[in-house]
Amino acid sequence: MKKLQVKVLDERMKNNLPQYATAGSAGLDLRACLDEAITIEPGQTVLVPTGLAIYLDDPGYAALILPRSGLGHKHGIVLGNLVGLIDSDYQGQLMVSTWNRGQTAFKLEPMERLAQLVIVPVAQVEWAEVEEFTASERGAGGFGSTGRA
Ligand SMILES: O=c1ccn([C@H]2C[C@H](O)[C@@H](COP(=O)(O)OP(=O)(O)OP(=O)(O)O)O2)c(=O)[nH]1
Ligand SMILES: [Mg+2]
Repeated sequence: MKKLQVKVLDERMKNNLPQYATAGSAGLDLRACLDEAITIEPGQTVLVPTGLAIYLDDPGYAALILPRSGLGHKHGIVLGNLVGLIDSDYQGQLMVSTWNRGQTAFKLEPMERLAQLVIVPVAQVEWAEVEEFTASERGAGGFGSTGRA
């Protein structure tokens, strides 16, 4: 497995680094490194620290911060930026933009698992400008052009 450099910025994360919950898990759960519980009102967005900094150090990778399905579906706790994109050269603390898109206030407890981190491969590109593309089966057809059923 690839080794990922991590700095522990909050003592509570020491010996408590995010783990894959099962052998097939894609996400590492990020915790809310809060000193005390906070109440997130409906419609409110709060930037929550995770106590961790990572350094991917390879433009062939990025990390994504994604919501946890249960919090999102049952409690309306999702991300203010919808998806957090962590660049391979970012070395600061991982922050979770936490949006209560629901109708009821949500009490977020210190060290609660809030979101998840997924490491993904990335292809950086350089532009090859052309006047015409070689014809493809789809061409410019989109938005249901292959039919509905
Ligand atoms: O949910 C997030 C999203 C981003 N970041 C950090 C890592 C990322 O590399 C950096 C910049 O993010 P992004 O490029 O998405 O934001 P921007 O608004 O374009 O800022 P910048 O001008 O710094 O690129 O902020 C987080 O900690 N959490
Ligand atoms: Mg940016």
